[in-house]
Amino acid sequence: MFPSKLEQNQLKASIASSYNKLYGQFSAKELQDVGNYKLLKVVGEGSFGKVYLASHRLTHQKVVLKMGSKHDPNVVREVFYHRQFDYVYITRLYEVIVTENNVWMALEYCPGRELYEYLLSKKHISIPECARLFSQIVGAVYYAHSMKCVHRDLKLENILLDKKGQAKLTDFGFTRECATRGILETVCGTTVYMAPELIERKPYEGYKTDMWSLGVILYTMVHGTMPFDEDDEIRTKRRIVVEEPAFDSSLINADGKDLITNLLNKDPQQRLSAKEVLMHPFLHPYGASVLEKTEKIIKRQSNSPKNFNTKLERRLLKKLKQTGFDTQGIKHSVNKRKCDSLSGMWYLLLEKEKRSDQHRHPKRSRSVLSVKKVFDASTMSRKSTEELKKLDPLTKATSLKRIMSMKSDSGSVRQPHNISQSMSTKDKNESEEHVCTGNCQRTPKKPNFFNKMSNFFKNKKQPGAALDNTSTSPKSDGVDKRKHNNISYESRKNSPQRSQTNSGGSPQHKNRNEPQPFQHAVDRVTNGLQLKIEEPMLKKFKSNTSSEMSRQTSLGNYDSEADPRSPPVALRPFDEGKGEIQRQRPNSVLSQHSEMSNDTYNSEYSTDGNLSNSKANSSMSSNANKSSGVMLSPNVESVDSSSFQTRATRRSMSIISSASSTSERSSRTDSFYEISTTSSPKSMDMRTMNAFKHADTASPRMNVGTHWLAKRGRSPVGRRGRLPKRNLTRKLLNHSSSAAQSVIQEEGSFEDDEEKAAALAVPDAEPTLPSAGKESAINSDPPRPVNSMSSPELPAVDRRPILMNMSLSFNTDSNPWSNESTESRSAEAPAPPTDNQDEHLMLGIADDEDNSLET
Ligand SMILES: Nc1ncnc2c1ncn2[C@@H]1O[C@H](COP(=O)(O)OP(=O)(O)OP(=O)(O)O)[C@@H](O)[C@H]1O
Repeated sequence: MFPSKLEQNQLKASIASSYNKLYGQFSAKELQDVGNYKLLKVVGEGSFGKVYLASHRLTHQKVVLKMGSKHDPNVVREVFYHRQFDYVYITRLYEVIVTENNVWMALEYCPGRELYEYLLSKKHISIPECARLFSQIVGAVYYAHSMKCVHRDLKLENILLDKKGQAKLTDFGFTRECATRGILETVCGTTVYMAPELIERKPYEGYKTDMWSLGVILYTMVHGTMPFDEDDEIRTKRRIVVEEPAFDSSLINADGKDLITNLLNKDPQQRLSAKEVLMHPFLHPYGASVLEKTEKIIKRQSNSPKNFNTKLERRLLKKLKQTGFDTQGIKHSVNKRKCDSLSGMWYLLLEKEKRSDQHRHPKRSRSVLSVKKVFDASTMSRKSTEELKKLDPLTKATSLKRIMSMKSDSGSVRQPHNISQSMSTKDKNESEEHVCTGNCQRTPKKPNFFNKMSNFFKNKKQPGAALDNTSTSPKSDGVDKRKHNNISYESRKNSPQRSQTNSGGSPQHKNRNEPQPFQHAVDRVTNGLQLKIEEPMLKKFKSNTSSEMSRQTSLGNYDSEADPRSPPVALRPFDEGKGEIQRQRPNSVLSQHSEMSNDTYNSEYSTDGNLSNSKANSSMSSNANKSSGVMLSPNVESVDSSSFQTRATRRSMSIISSASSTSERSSRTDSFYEISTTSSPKSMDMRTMNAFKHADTASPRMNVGTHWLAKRGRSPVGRRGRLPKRNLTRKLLNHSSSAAQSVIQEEGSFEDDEEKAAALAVPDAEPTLPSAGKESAINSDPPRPVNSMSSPELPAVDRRPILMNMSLSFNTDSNPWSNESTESRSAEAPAPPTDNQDEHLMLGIADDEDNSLET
């Protein structure tokens, strides 16, 4: 029987509606999904394109999806190195998805955003917090260095804060290995963070330049201003090369000065190593703790591949197997660090499991640890409270970490401020009732546990007797307890009852056959606990100001649910002082105008007509490398405390003027890109890109063969589409110049002087702009999110890093995967295009990849 007319119409309408819906999805301009990830909103914008907050469809875990052009060698470099790193203070790269034109990186989401922005909101960071954050940053650098990799673009913008307020190093676009070549020549980084030897274009040791950048970071964190930063690029460079940093004694202590001075040493050989920095007293107690943890991680990872033998991992594997997953495939992906959909899912699930485990068993894990520590303590050599107090600070720190361990697999030492943030009012009230008063904000439950233990044994000893530490029990008499709570820890620890208990010499103890060692152990641990946790908090209270409190609040808001787009306080203009200075991002504009006078660097950037100016204003420094040609004034300006004021004023002026010159200052044209015929250190578990080749679209697929060779490299428009024309022109000048061709060549391998001279020749030819069609084609590539949010008003100052290659020829010798001679490589290389150096770069990378496939 035929449906009625009405029914037919309804059916038609329903089909049409479904059809239209599907069609709408297909034709939507805005991208909604990438691989297994659902795009939620835009959280940032990098050089490559937008950065999205996304949700993993299977696990509902939040990640950040960062897009890059598949034809950008820096993207390959970033993926290549980033996926090697598995470290708590480095953002995790879960997955890499390769589409027709783009590479998507699924990264650990850091809702705290950049350290740079955090610093803006704070104006400067207190010393204890600096020590904590900086230790984590140095830990990340130490880890990377231990893998024979240098970052080469360390800066505040490349350090993100996760939801716990921990620092995470990111952006490995300029990273390279140093296993095959210790001395590098490629100039790269961001000017204000660049070491003098880079400014002077001397061959440099990558590790040492990283250490310099760390010095700049620390200085800036403490002072809220950069050590060497002028509106004028040339002056900035001159200051980097000849001036010493000026310290504000009201903001930094002697240890801090010492550390920064050692990092900002003009002589690279005199700079501290990452390990030495972690051991520096300024970073106490955080540095030692990070060092210990990092060394454990390095040791563990240097062993064979991950063997999935933690309880959590085994449980997760079992669950996955029961659900029908190919667990062997997962293991393989993880061990090979493929960063495909399987390993991405694995890490996201593992994190989820960890979190729910912590929620399920928070008390048990603490208690188990506590009991263990108590029993361990009973076997410790007996020390009085006073002896414990006199312990070496390092020992204290270690004990602190051990005793206060909240989670056996916690990624980091818990920090007082974090804990205080996460404490509920109830917790805080409870903690006031404990022995350690308000300073003991770590775990209110923990002292309870110890005190209960202590009281239990005391009750056993003295049935019915009043507890000597009444105040320690939350259940004790209210009036006395209040009184006790008002007594400072100092007076409490010196109270007769306490010392009697601690001494273990009480007659009651002597007269009873009680397990005295255990009792002592309990008291020792309890007292040790108080002493150890008090230290950072006292420091904290000392330095607490209203801004400190606001910092805590802001850090406490690092919540994945919080809207990461809401601009932090920092983004509002500061009214006065150093805040204004920081309102601008560290100036990373590469204005290599005239100071790079006689070389490629200069010639490619001398389009602004500043050449004569700077030549007039500067003369060669006596110690400047002749070939580098950095123009330095012999009369170095003396830096004194007043320079802060001067700088602030200058900065203010520049900020006022920045509105008009922002786009110029934010020139993204000022970059060079090197090829890196990087070869992996043999000690590293380097994987070939081959792994990607066989993956399906859901899994990463990195077809490095023909694509790299056939397609154009990074377009200046793609990466710098929003630049004013002038800058674009400058960039294109570089690309079109004959000298630009030299830029693509591998560092450190000038064959002879003639070749070098040829490379440094000033190009005469004017460039041609790309056609509008080309621009629009490139610009139309990046997808838009469904609910794309407008970016907050970020300080519009350039922070683009620079990467420039100084040398000329491919040096295939540096590549252990290569069987070709330099000559044959050169012969095979196609004639370089005239307007885009990136094609050369691609070729370089393609060579690399081919080599890697050969292996
Ligand atoms: N893991 C992350 N979590 C949260 N936000 C992120 C994350 N990664 C990047 N972002 C945001 O995206 C912005 C751009 O990212 P990023 O700096 O890595 O891009 P980029 O292309 O490498 O930029 P550049 O080359 O200029 O340094 C950052 O400023 C940050 O706000």
